[in-house]
Amino acid sequence: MTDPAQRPAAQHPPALQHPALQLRDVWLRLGREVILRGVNVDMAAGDGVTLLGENGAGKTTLLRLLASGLRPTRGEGRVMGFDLRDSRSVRDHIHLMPVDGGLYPDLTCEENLAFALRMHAHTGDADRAVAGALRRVGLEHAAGRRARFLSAGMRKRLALSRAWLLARPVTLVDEPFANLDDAGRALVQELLGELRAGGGTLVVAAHEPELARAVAPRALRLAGGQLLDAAQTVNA
Ligand SMILES: Nc1ncnc2c1ncn2[C@@H]1O[C@H](COP(=O)(O)OP(=O)(O)OP(=O)(O)O)[C@@H](O)[C@H]1O
Repeated sequence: MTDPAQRPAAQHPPALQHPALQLRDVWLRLGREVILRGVNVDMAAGDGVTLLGENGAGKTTLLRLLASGLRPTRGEGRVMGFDLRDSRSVRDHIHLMPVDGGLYPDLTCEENLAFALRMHAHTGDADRAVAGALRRVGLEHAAGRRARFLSAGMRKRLALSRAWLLARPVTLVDEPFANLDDAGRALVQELLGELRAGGGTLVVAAHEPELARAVAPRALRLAGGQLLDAAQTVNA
């Protein structure tokens, strides 16, 4: 276990008057395709949600919209009380771990993490925090290696360590279990579990509901552009 003091403290507002995530009648058209059709959802701070749905159902698109990377065609949304249109405030409170990791390929592992900390105006011993995060995911030996030379599983571990290090109030993760061995999948569960234990809200898009359930027990399913409660559903 890493000394928690090596990780920047999560910056969660103490008393929330509003849900961590909220969407109201959100529609999204991309090109000719309507991907989201009147999505409504409320997630309280500290919720853990598994987002299910077939290939192409719109899970990645919904995560991008929540991270203010896409604007709703119609409808409204809020992240930690901030309107989705206020991208700057939303991005201060949310971290999206995309399916490919979203790393800078020409930066080394430690540079990728240090840069992420700088972007979030981290104060404190960044070198120590970065070293602790790399150790936490077993990448200390690759600290100086460029991200482009990592294996797919190592990239996933690096992206995971970044999400854990940043510990935003809301963390969105897209297929975190893909490309990982058994130990890697257990590590994903552990680190995402720690984010939630620290009060963070978690949304996990996954095709492995049995793995995601451990850290994100509330299941929602995207189908036909709508988001439905899938509490009883076990298939991705
Ligand atoms: N930039 C884009 N322009 C037009 N259509 C897009 C764009 N990005 C995604 N789509 C379409 O949106 C739909 C939803 O894609 P998305 O990647 O969100 O699905 P997903 O549920 O994450 O799928 P998977 O499980 O395969 O990862 C797909 O039909 C895809 O072709």
